[in-house]
Amino acid sequence: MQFVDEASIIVEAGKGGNGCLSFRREKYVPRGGPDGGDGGHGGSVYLIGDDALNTLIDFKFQRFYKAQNGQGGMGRQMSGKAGEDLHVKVPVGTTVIDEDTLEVIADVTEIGQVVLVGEGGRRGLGNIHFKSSTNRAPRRTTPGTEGDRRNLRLEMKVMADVGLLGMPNAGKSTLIRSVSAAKPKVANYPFTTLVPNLGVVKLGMHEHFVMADVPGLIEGASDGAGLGLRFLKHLTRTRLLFHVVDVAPFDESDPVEAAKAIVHELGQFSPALSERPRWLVLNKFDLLPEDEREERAQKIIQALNWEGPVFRISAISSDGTDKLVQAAYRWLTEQRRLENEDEEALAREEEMRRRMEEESVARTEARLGRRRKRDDEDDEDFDDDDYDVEVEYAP
Ligand SMILES: Nc1nc2c(ncn2[C@@H]2O[C@H](COP(=O)(O)OP(=O)(O)OP(=O)(O)O)[C@@H](O)[C@H]2O)c(=O)[nH]1
Repeated sequence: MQFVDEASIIVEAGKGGNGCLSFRREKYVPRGGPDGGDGGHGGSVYLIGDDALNTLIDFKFQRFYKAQNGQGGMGRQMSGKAGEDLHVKVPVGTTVIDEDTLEVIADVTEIGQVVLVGEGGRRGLGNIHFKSSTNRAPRRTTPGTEGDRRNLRLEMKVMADVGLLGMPNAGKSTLIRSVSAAKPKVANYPFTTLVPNLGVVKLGMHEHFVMADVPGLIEGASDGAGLGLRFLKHLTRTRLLFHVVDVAPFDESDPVEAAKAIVHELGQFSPALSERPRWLVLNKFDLLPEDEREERAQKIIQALNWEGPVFRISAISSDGTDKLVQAAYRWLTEQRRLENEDEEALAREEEMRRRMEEESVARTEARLGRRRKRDDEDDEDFDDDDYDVEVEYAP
């Protein structure tokens, strides 16, 4: 069972700086030679795997990524500065596809993995390169070339952090709709009638988590008869469950019984899952007169012997939902931190960092090597018979 999140972005590498046309001008040197320097290479765009991200939601808010242009060459044989490369963080698990050719460019599977997606333009050459025995005052330069521009599609499988439990009609879909900023589509899912509902809850620039509604729990799930089993299997991977209870069912059925049925069903299916942290989310408070609300809440809490966190919300008007998602985000963050403190997790992390450092050194060396090679090629390109190249240095 997979949820697929996707986003389309445009990456544009920097343009190479133009070569400069210039001649030496100095007192007492009436006809100075050419001294126009080269432009700098344009910056390239790289994607880099990052485990702090778990969805592509940020790319829905920012679609355009551009690396810096190279600076133009200058007189006195001064080269322009190379444009800075741009490193764009993407979640580990992202597949990168060229939207025009549909070619899969890369699968980002590791933290720190770097993928070149837009190569910077080449620098232009200044007129110092074009001096020859027949032309002592060349006016020739070359322009920098354009950087790559590409339309990319990013895709990734999404794991839900929070799963919603509850009777049909409890308001699970409404809750997801009211708190989510984006809804990844569900792919490769055979049971189209019972498609899990998924939303990305966004709290800040890089703060978000994924919430999934898992329909079909109650229909014989614990017997493994229904499809419920599959859904519940998905829930076993979430870290936190919200048990959504309709406090005022329209058919006047007993909310306590409904809540107990869910707890029972869950216990039957998997004792381990029923020990998963679970919060009670009492929904549809707007349907109760104010003076009855607390009494109803207490009744449900006591009947369930509930000792965990309780939230009172109205999914439809979003009352209380902010508080709920903020608390969930804090809890998930704290949970990740605690997991990181775990010794084994720490050792794995350490190993990962060591590998990242090694890779980073290797990458830097490879990049420098590549840059040097490009420079050499540029020089070779113009080192032909037409030009007897002589580089003259200013005194
Ligand atoms: N008044 C009120 N109605 C709500 C609230 N939340 C949900 N509803 C309504 O309750 C009905 C059921 O809501 P859904 O969100 O579809 O419930 P669900 O739990 O996703 O139901 P299933 O998809 O059947 O599992 C809809 O008509 C919603 O408009 C609420 O806070 N207040």
